[in-house]
Amino acid sequence: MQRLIPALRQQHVSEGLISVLHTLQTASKEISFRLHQGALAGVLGSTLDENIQGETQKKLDVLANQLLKDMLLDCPHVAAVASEEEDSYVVGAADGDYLVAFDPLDGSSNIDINGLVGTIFSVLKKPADSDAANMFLQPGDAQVAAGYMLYGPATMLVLTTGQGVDMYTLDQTVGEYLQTRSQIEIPAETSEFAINMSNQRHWQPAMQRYIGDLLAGKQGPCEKDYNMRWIAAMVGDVHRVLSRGGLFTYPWDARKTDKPYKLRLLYEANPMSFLVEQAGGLASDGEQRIMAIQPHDIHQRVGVILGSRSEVQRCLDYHQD
Ligand SMILES: O=P(O)(O)OC[C@H]1O[C@](O)(COP(=O)(O)O)[C@@H](O)[C@@H]1O
Ligand SMILES: [Mg+2]
Ligand SMILES: [Mg+2]
Repeated sequence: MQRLIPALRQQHVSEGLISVLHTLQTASKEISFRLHQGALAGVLGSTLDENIQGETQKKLDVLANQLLKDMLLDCPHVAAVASEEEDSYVVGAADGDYLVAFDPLDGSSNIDINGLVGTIFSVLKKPADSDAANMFLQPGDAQVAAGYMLYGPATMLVLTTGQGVDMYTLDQTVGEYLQTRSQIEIPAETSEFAINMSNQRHWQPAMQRYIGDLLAGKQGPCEKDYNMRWIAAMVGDVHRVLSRGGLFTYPWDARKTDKPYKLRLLYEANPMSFLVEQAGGLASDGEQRIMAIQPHDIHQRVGVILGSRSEVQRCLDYHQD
């Protein structure tokens, strides 16, 4: 089984980018170790603080954020980092070529129940002509690498550098990520979907109609029975979609007019969209490809519909009507 760094060299990934990815995987091993120690490491529970988005921070959100930030800012190739848990981006090496945006711990509500969580990351090139204020405001199409680490029963790294999607599993005995699946392809058809059904009454009519038709099963217009899954961690739901197909969505919600979406463009939607498109799937906000969106704020949120090509297209057709 191939190790991560030799696999990247074989794909002719630049040494600078390899160094950034190496730093990310090193930090993830430490996060994985702390998570697997659970209550023994004294890292469960909440802090008394809120992040910039008004969400209560878990101790592990803060710890994972600090680890990733410190290690990335130590890497000579990283010009700046932006994190879901930081108010604004943080500048690193003056000569660095790369920008890293990350969600240090995705699925925070699963931490205290020993459920699935992960780290999601997106790597961009530092624009040559950009002033410091808008470095990170690049569309997802500009990403040079993206992926996530999933801290499940096995710790996994799922990565794209724009040459397909490969999956690595952390071999705890030697502390190395080994390639366990390569060139992932999401099946175009599926009969599995993921959505937080408890919010149904707050969705837009198009999403109400679409999910209503899925629930109608064989007797409905889709003429098949569907299965539903919800892990409450995007990283876990997207991992299932990449592994065996499916549709994942976190749609518009009428309750908070100033914050109608939950997922973040830079830290969650863009990197997951890069992976999904590289694996032959679709990723849309309901109107356009997520990766075509020009961001205006680093903490911007967005609607997400992604996964198996035919099923995402079916959902988008409802939005066109
Ligand atoms: O609480 P809900 O509605 O199930 O939301 C779950 C969603 O929230 C998130 O956990 C948000 O991410 P964070 O845990 O990084 O804030 C997603 O991963 C997940 O899809
Ligand atoms: Mg998240
Ligand atoms: Mg998070």
